[in-house]
Amino acid sequence: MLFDLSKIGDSEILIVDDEPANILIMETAMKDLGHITSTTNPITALELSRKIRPDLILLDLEMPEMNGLEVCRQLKENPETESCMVVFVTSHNEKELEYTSLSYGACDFITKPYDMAVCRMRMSNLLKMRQQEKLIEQSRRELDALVKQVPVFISYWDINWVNQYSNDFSGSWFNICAEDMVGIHGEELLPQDLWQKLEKYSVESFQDIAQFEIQPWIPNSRISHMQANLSITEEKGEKGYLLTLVDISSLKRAKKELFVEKERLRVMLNSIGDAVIATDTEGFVTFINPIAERMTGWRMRDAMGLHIDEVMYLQDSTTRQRSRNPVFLALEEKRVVGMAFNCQIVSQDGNIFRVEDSAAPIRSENGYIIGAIIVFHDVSEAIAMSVKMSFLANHDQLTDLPNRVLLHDRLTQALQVAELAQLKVAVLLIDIDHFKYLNDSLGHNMGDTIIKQLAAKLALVKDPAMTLARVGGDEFMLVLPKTTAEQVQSVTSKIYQVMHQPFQLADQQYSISLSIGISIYPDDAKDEDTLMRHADVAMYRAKHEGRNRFCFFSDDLEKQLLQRHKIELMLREALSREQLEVFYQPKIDLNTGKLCGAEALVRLRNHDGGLVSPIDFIPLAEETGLVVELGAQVLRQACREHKQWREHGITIPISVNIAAAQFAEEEIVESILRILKNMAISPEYLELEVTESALMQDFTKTEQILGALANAGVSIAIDDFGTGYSSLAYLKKFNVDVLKIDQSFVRDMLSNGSDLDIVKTIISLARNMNLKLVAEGIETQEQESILKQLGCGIGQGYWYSKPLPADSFLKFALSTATFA
Ligand SMILES: Nc1nc2c(ncn2[C@@H]2O[C@@H]3COP(=O)(O)O[C@H]4[C@@H](O)[C@H](n5cnc6c(=O)[nH]c(N)nc65)O[C@@H]4COP(=O)(O)O[C@H]3[C@H]2O)c(=O)[nH]1
Repeated sequence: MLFDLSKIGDSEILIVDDEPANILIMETAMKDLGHITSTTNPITALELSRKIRPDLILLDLEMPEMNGLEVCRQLKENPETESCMVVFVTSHNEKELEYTSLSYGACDFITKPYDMAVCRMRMSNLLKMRQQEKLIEQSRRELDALVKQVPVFISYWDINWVNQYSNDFSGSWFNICAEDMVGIHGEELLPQDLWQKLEKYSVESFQDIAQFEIQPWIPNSRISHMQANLSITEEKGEKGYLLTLVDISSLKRAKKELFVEKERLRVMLNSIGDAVIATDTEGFVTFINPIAERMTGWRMRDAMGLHIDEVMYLQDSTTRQRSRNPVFLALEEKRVVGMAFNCQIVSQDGNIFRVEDSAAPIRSENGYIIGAIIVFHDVSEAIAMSVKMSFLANHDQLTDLPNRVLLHDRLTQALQVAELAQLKVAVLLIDIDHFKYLNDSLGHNMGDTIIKQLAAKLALVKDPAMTLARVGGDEFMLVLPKTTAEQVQSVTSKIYQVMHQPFQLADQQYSISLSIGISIYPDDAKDEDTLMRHADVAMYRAKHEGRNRFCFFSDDLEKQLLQRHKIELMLREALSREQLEVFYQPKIDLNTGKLCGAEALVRLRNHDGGLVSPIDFIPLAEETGLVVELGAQVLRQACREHKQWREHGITIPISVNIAAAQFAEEEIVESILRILKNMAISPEYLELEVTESALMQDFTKTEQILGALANAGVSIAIDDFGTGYSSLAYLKKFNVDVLKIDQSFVRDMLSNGSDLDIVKTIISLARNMNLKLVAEGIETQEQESILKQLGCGIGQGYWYSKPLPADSFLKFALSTATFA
């Protein structure tokens, strides 16, 4: 340690006397003043002095081998021992001898006999002085070393600024070493800008210390910044200057770098999209960036020093319970921690933000925790978006009802519960009757409105435990978990009740009907797929049975459906290969008995060579839209056959059935007339048979089509007349030429009076309106006679012939040989 007195140690005392008794007396007198060594031999005394370097030597003047003066001389001559204090001891008391002794460099003189107390005190004082001297010497050496070591330029200058001393022994400050600096003027030695500042100070101008910073230019030096300290010194009445210079270049550089770093950090923290709050180790806020200001509602100036719990109110978004700030966990566990899931922050002004992110401890360069930082960001929008996405993924956009995905989930769950608890689950597949027609005729916007209104109506029927989903364009599915037959019945009837209320579309009201297929777990199916498929089967049954009704599933139903499917495949195949067959049934003039026409009736041949009845595939062709292509193929084939018959001289009109869907076709008129033209058949030879219900579907369009066909010369017959609307209005409106009395009336007119009445009415109606009449299904002569009597012009039925293949029909026609 610097200036440490303990290093000086105990005083060393050497007693030299040829008389051992004197040595003993001296030792007693010097006791405790230091460490005592003694000898009777002066030569040994010199050796001991070199070795132990005594602080004090009590030296006898008269000794036989070498007198004390000589010993003293040799001690003083030797640099190793010259600093030892010598005190002569003698029995002589002459002044002359005392002078001589002192002139040899001794510092005191003791005469015998000794006054022990005085002697001890004098030696004690001498030893104290010696200790002080040694201390000063040591301090001087240490100070010197210190001055040489400090990285500060220390210099003394006289009143005229001439250098007296500096500690720059290596010349690292001004490229000149301390020794060479002495005597040089400050102006010459020091950098110009430093000197310009220094010369303003004079000894009189300031009392204290002057301090200033400069940026000197020193050739070949890395020193860019200095701090100068100037004070006045005074030694022996002469004033001068003490100038110290501290190299603060690296400090300045570090400060600048720190500033740049801080600024970069500040800009970064202020411009990032995340909120950042820093705290000390106790959780008191030390920094808060603008995003955090916005989310907490606290301004930086107000938040500084406040506890983070006051500034940042965190809570669980579900329970609204206050959440612990992760800053504390980060501080306690000294690690990065994530924010609790489901966390939200409530700002000072009551705004709520869903947040996520993490907190981390801040460490000093030694690794000690000095605070924590929490970084978080607003995920409210992301969460809202994901909720929306999940809603969109599970719901139908038009109605907001669950879609197939969610339905599957709910139904699976319902079936699992039902299996465990041995309960029933009902699935109702609800389909709008004639929706395709409504959608096409009213427009898709209206179609959407119908769907939405129906969704709203059905929602009224369901209870919260049920799931109502939209599973297709006009199809809804209602799942009744934990249900009973009674509940199914009641829900179904409620559905039909709400359907009594008409739908409001624009300014008009429409009545819409539904067909519902019902399948029940576990009675009808044990798994979800089959359950849904069976509801579908039941729904088709409801459609088939006339729509606007519900049907429960049965095995029989499924078989029918499979058969339907098989027929559909056959029909598609036959259409694609143009393999449909057309049979012809003769029409007979009842007055003359002559052949007067033929009805073309389509036939589908199955893979076994048998024929499939049109009753089984025409409705299916209508539902699937295949009837359009079917109609075209039948017409083309009938025209081809008609052409052949003509070549054999048979020129009778031919009737072809036309389905409702064909009226919806673009350019139906053009396409019919094109076929006639291509086959070179005059339109008068074509009669189109249309059912009453087909005419009713789009009044205006049908009127236009039939008008155009009539203008071209094509006749129109109303098929199955009497079974439908049988309205005079449409008979007038449309250009109808022929009425065909439905075969059910013909069959029963002999046994059923009312059927006979209907036949009579139709006949008189036709007569009044000047329409031709054809009676269908004549199987007996009686039927023929009655119809003839009543005035029906034309007959058709097995009585004359069943429908025949083209070549058979030709033979039939040729064999009868007479035509009307
Ligand atoms: N019991 C009985 N039946 C008789 C008698 N005379 C005729 N029939 C049957 O009555 C149906 C008359 O045809 P439709 O009323 O137009 O009824 C047709 C018609 O609506 C439809 N159809 C047939 N061919 C076509 C076609 O090419 N296009 C369209 N759209 N429908 C067709 O299929 C229906 C059924 O046709 P088919 O099975 O050929 O049945 C024919 C015919 O075979 C009889 O004396 N007794």
